[in-house]
Amino acid sequence: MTSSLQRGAYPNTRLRRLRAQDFSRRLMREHQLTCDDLILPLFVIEGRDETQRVASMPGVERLTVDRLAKKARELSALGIPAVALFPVVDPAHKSADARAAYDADGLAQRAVRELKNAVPELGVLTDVALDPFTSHGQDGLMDDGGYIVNDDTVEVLVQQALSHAAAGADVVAPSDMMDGRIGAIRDALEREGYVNTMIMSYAAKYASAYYGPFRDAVGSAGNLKGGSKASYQMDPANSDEALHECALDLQEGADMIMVKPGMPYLDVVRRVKDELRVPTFAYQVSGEYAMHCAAFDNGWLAREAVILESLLAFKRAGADGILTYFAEDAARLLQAR
Ligand SMILES: NCc1[nH]cc(CCC(=O)O)c1CC(=O)O
Ligand SMILES: [Mg+2]
Repeated sequence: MTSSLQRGAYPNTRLRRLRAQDFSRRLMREHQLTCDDLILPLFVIEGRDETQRVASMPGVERLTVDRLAKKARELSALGIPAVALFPVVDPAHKSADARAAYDADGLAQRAVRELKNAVPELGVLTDVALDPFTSHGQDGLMDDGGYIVNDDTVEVLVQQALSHAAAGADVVAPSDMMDGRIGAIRDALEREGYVNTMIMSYAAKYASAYYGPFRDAVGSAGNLKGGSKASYQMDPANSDEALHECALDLQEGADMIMVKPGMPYLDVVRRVKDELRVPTFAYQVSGEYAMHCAAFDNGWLAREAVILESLLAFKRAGADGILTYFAEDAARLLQAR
């Protein structure tokens, strides 16, 4: 057989032939974005019957626990498989030892129970990290010198993950970047009988400036006071290291791995998928959401088309799914097609 390359190019090969009609464009399409790819991050607040806006994330709302059931039914009807929960913790419940993180009756734990009770088939992921619970806004415990200590933090993360599993979380998602926490959490889950609780590891999580609006949304920006997370989150200059991180977390028992942020790190998603061939997720983070919205609101970018194009890029890079604040918009657009 003669390949098109051997036969030479134009005019034998006209790539535009395949693009001339909609039917052939559809047949040639290599990647598809579907509702099955979407995970919606949800912010929960204390109180009753209340919804709050997030200034730096237009369209994103923080909900009280009693409003989650209705939300869950809407998301499920839209075909969204899962949500990722983030509690906005009252400053009075923050402490140096982050003990509120594993309170069986904490906000996250109550939110999980409410969601699983309302719509059992909607998957619930929880964030395992201490930043909403520490008085300083760092993801772990701090020593006198301001260093985030690894092993003591891991012990608290294990308690937190167990409390989420006990509340009914389907997936615990450690986003803290301590070394060894996946293995410790996996051992504890096995020991306590939560053998089917999944772990999605934020394995390649970068010390990124794109998390700013999220820190506003959960109210940790003020505590952090410009403090850096560079002693545990990855250096944006590295990608070999991302493979090392992901390989370790898989060895320790992660079921799925995540790369975060998303669009600026699609090269990392591709490398991880190519080299490790495991379920790989990416997080289109708050800063990516905010900058898209700013352009939409100024009329500089076409909202609907750009939302779908931005998410399709993740599929092309090899992601199996995407955590995105656009999940509901995208699901509506995909359903309407
Ligand atoms: N453990 C904290 C956490 N979990 C998810 C995000 C960011 C999500 C986003 O920006 O959308 C962060 C912020 C951080 O690491 O400072
Ligand atoms: Mg690691």
